Amino acid sequence: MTPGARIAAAIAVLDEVLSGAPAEKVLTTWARRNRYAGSGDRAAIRDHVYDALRCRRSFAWLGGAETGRGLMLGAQRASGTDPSSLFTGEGYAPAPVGAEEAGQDLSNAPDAVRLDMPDWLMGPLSDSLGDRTEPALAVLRTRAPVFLRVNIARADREDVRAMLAADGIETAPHPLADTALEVTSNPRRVAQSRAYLDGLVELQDASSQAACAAVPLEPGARVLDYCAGGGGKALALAARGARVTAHDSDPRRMRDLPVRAERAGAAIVTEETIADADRFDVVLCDVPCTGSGTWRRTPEAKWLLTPERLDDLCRTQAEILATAARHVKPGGTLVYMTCSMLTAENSAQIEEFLAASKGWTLTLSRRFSPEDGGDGFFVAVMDAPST
Ligand SMILES: C[S@@+](CC[C@H](N)C(=O)[O-])C[C@H]1O[C@@H](n2cnc3c(N)ncnc32)[C@H](O)[C@@H]1O
Repeated sequence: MTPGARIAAAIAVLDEVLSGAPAEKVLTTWARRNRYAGSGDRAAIRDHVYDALRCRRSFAWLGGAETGRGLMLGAQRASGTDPSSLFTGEGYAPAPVGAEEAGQDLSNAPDAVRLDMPDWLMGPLSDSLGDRTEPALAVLRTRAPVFLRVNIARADREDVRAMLAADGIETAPHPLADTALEVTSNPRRVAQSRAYLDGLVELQDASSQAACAAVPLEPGARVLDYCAGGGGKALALAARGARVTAHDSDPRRMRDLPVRAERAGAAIVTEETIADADRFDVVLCDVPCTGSGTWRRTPEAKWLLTPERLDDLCRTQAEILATAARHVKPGGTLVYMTCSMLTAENSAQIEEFLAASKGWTLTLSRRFSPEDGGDGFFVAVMDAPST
């Protein structure tokens, strides 16, 4: 496909996404209906679509309309390209640019447009991020790096780098965590690489790895991962020698965990219900959240979030903390994590829990910003009273 034809395809996909269809589904259907498109075309169209969803408001401003065509016109202007070189109307390229499609200069745009956020979120975000709001949100407008977690139970980071390099995948150690590698070439080859198939690496964001590394663990500690989902955190803690029980209120979300655990050589037990009397050395609550720290990867989510949904999530987070805390043994540890940048989901939850729970002490509270290289993330560690 020509560059113009790829843009025309992205416009068609974006129009469906803007009318409410999930981007992944529309991209898959598009690929099925257009078998002539090769993997390079599909990847390029996907990149156009996700770039446009990340920068939806600024591209619409520059492109003169919040439509697939407006977004793609805006994308060209944002990258300093005159769209008329690609919008030619020739072959499968989009129709030439009309006089009414001039768009507007971004320097006159409101902050929420320039930074690609819904208006209502600018207040909560600047309350949370203070003078780092603009740089953090600027990072969310860019593509996310791909990170791997080295399974330190079975391999050394440098040996794994060499193995990946032998499969044509270049990586660089990342300062956020001793286990983290940033993939700098051929990320699409990871799932077929020997290191991955042998369980020596897993895909996991670097902030998430750093948060897992901050969990205090005695050798052989019994850990309950109360919101285990696909098991990313459970696997990271098992690699550090923890004996992990994985639980989730929706057990279907743990479906892939046994296979991932087997590949990593980790003994993780999954439990649909945790007995009232069961107590653990460490209980981890990686709670459902807005995911605002991960919006580089899931840009559709930032446009779908509403104040009501945020309130619902905060209520669920408080309930989970209160319930999970009952499974911490006396003197044990409760860990709370989110991939959010919002105070309401982070330190405010911890303050509320500590105010309502006698004898608990906060031993660590750490925020990670997208400016650090990984996702926006939060971890808090609390010690239970010893009696
Ligand atoms: C952020 S995701 C977990 C991601 C996972 N820990 C990982 O590292 O891959 C949150 C999980 O919490 C689960 N969840 C939601 N409400 C819950 C509840 N009341 N109790 C336990 N788990 C819950 C969701 O089903 C979801 O899988």
